[in-house]
Amino acid sequence: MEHFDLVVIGSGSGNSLIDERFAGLRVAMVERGVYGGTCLNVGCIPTKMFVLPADHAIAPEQARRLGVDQQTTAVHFSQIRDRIFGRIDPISAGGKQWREQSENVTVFTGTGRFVDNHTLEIALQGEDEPVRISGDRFVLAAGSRATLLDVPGANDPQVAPKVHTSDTIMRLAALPERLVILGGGYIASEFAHVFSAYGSQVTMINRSERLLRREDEEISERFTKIISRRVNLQLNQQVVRVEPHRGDVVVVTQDPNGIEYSYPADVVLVAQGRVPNGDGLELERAGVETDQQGYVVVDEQQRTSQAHIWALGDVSSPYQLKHVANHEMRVVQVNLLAEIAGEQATVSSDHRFVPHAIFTEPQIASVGATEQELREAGTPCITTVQAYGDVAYGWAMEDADHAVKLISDPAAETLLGAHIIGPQASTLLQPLIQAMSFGLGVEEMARGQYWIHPALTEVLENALLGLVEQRG
Ligand SMILES: Cc1cc2nc3c(=O)[nH]c(=O)nc-3n(C[C@H](O)[C@H](O)[C@H](O)COP(=O)(O)OP(=O)(O)OC[C@H]3O[C@@H](n4cnc5c(N)ncnc54)[C@H](O)[C@@H]3O)c2cc1C
Ligand SMILES: NC(=O)c1ccc[n+]([C@@H]2O[C@H](COP(=O)([O-])OP(=O)(O)OC[C@H]3O[C@@H](n4cnc5c(N)ncnc54)[C@H](O)[C@@H]3O)[C@@H](O)[C@H]2O)c1
Repeated sequence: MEHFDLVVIGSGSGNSLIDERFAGLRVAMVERGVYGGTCLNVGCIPTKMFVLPADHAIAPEQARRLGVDQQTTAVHFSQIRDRIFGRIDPISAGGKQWREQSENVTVFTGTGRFVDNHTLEIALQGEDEPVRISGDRFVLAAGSRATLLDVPGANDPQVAPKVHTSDTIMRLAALPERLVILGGGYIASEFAHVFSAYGSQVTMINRSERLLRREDEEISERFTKIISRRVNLQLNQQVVRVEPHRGDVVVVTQDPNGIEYSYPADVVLVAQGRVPNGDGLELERAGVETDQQGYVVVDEQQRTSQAHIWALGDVSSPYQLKHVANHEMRVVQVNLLAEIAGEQATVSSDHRFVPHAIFTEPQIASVGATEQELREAGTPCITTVQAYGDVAYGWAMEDADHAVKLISDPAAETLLGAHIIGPQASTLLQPLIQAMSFGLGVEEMARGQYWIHPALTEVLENALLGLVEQRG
């Protein structure tokens, strides 16, 4: 049995872990799917490359408000798709090739599962017999996978090929005429924008009364209203079955009164969350604990219940975000190197202010607590909602929909949460993340620097001043 100093399972953020500092060690990289993981191949990167053309496609609607008539005459779906994957696929293939050529790393293409806490069995692709390897240390970076549709009819051979997840929807042969999206979270919201902008008739089916329910209510309510202008939005409906019908799929739903509705589709996108991949690793045989939702349990230093096994990213992190996976990867990297050098692991992950952005239209970005979370926890707070339309750049935009919501303690000393819906939300949020991360006070941030006039960032300045004015 081949022995390694380090075995890494998963080539997403796990691949970035192995840098030149590991050159003196024998490392195994085990990957069953496309090299480079979710973000590169089927996640953040291609989705955002689909979003930007969508933003351009709907630009005429926004221009019309400003007195400019322009027209989107065509969206070339297959060209966009081929351009995106023509760029991404070679990066993945090149990354794998580069790893395979490295002297100290052996790439195993196959599915790994534990035999015991130092032994991994790998079902190699294209081989009848699995191999076993042993390791002194392991890093679990096995990510998460899309939840599949689990209703009657989903496995019908006429239906199944038309039901997609985010893994496959971006590689469709042609733009669907009618797309039904199941779910109301990140993926549903981003693809609703993309496909409706490209010209598909999009129906979104959500089981509750608001989309993006984990966002602050102010944001979630605004988004639900705004997107309903562009898609056929069906709220408070649960999918009960899917059926074939003359070459199409019909999604059948039920409302809380038991009334059934039917939505015909060429393509169905299931976007109902992602589950961690720990279950496929037979972690119980290695003595690695998981929680009730299946996430690998880690301590602050990313160590699992087995001292020599570490975990990072979606397999252990309910945030399910790439910047979190990368942050945790750097923590594991430093701690591993310290231990290998005979020193103590000392670095902890910092999950105090984890931001996220949803690249739908309008963009949404958020960091810290929502108002509901604070109220439920009984934490006193004050809030302010600053409309884009009330600052000079917002006048130029003739903006009516978008806003920044800030939350602080009652004395307006510290920001507790920041939530933005509107153009450039993901960029506008960054100074607020910085303020929270480095403990910059609300008034100090508002008054202690110049704000470029009349830039859109004045919406942040005014929001901060809104808190200062209200302080008790
Ligand atoms: C459509 C979509 C859009 C997204 N957009 C964003 C975004 O804009 N911003 C953001 O921050 N995040 C985004 N995310 C989330 C982000 O992609 C993930 O949080 C991140 O990629 C997780 O990285 P990871 O290294 O933990 O796992 P992954 O990148 O998923 O890597 C895990 C790897 O492990 C492999 N693996 C699993 N089990 C085994 C096994 N038993 N044996 C061998 N190999 C195995 C898998 O094949 C996979 O390649 C998006 C996700 C999706 C699906
Ligand atoms: N921009 C980004 O950062 C980005 C983009 C895409 C995905 N992601 C990551 O990927 C993860 C997965 O995305 P997602 O949109 O699939 O998950 P999500 O958790 O954001 O949303 C899941 C949606 O499915 C619904 N749902 C869940 N189970 C259901 C059921 N049984 N019946 C009906 N509805 C159900 C939920 O109510 C919710 O609306 C996200 O949580 C996020 O962390 C991030």
